[in-house]
Amino acid sequence: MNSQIEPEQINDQGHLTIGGVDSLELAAKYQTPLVVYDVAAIRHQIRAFKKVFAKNQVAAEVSYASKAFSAIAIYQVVAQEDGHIDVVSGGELTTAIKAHFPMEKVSFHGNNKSKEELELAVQNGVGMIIIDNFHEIDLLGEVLDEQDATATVSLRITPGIAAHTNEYIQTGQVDSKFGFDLESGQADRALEEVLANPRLKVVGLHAHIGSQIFEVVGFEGVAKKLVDVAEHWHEEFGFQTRVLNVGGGFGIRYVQEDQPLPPEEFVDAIIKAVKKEVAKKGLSMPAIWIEPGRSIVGPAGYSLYTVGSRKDLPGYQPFVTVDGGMGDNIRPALYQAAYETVYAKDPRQKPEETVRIAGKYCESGDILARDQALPKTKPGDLLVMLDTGAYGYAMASNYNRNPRPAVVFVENGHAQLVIQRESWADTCRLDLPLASEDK
Ligand SMILES: Cc1ncc(COP(=O)(O)O)c(C=O)c1O
Ligand SMILES: N[C@@H](CCCC[NH3+])C(=O)O
Repeated sequence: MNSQIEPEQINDQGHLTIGGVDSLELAAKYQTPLVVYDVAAIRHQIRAFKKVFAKNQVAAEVSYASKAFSAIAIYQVVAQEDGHIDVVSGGELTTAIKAHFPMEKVSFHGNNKSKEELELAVQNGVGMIIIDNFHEIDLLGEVLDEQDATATVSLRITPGIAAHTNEYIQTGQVDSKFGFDLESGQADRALEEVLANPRLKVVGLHAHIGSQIFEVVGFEGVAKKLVDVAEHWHEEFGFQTRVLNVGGGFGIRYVQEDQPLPPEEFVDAIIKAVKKEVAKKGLSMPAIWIEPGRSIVGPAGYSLYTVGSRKDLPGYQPFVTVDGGMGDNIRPALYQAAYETVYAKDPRQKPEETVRIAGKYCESGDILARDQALPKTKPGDLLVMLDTGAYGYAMASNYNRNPRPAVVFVENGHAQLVIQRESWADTCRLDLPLASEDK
């Protein structure tokens, strides 16, 4: 059986269960393709992060990076767990507002926030705006003048650390599009500009080196770099860094070969690195904020697909085609991301063949997974792809005018629809026909 499945996830009928609910029942009730989250796993990970900070007696916040999966229901869960969130667009912020998420616990990110987005953030009293660039300093200044308001801000710096991960998901290297560069003096200039505006209450520093990272060394490096900057800003500008935000990026296991550290160990290493550097420099200890996305929702998510057609060609791995694909999970096509799949009716059944799981989109690259060892499936069988909770539904599209799937939260044996399935009609709901020519 797939080693990511716990024995207690198999019920008396031998079926895969998620959060205590039979996956076949979920598919029958909500149809496929379907995204299912085990809410207990989400809560468990947020609590585990918080516990590491508590154990180390450090002031901290766990800010869920909601680009990994944004929905009213996930913001409600994070609020119940007393967590923070980060948002990166007016859409994510609006979703959080609709969830009645406490706005003082929201950080607003983005490398090109529009004036309208900044207005929305200021009007709603967003707790932290993470300033990314000089244009934003001016734009936010304008918005604050117009609204006669102030904002708590941090500055995002580019730490010059290239994380060991896919280059498309690196963000901390020197030529990253995000944040203020250190070496050229941009970051110092940004701090001076921010300090000169009494409407901007600057409290800290932010850096994020990338995503799906397996080693602590990059995080230790970023912790050291941020404390170096804090020391320099203290000496040069008398600025006291109160919040040191090291971003997210803790890697998860998608396939057997992935061997990440438990997410909490990354955090433990970060705390130790910050403490050591702060003590060495005689600075006062800042609060440490982290922004994990993938590690909170990734392993909690499952994609349910129904098998349809298949194609066999001698000498090639067969294609088993499912009713979803790159429209509900672009990651395999975009990053060659790998996943594991199980046969829901009997995850313990011995594999009989190794197949490619193809999606239904008109793209040769729409292969959800390769080298999947499975029993011989037939049309109508249910396959469940594991660990799809991060950047799956969040990056979903209507390509080929396929509707996006429904999303269900499952907890304590109870399932609840949290995002409705789109219909075919929904895929053209924003279209307007050409004005009649014979008017
Ligand atoms: C600024 C920032 N914070 C947090 C995250 C979350 O990263 P992850 O989902 O890998 O934890 C990202 C995404 O890479 C990010 O850009
Ligand atoms: N979307 C990426 C992660 C990038 C996160 C944004 N900074 C992924 O699926 O791995």
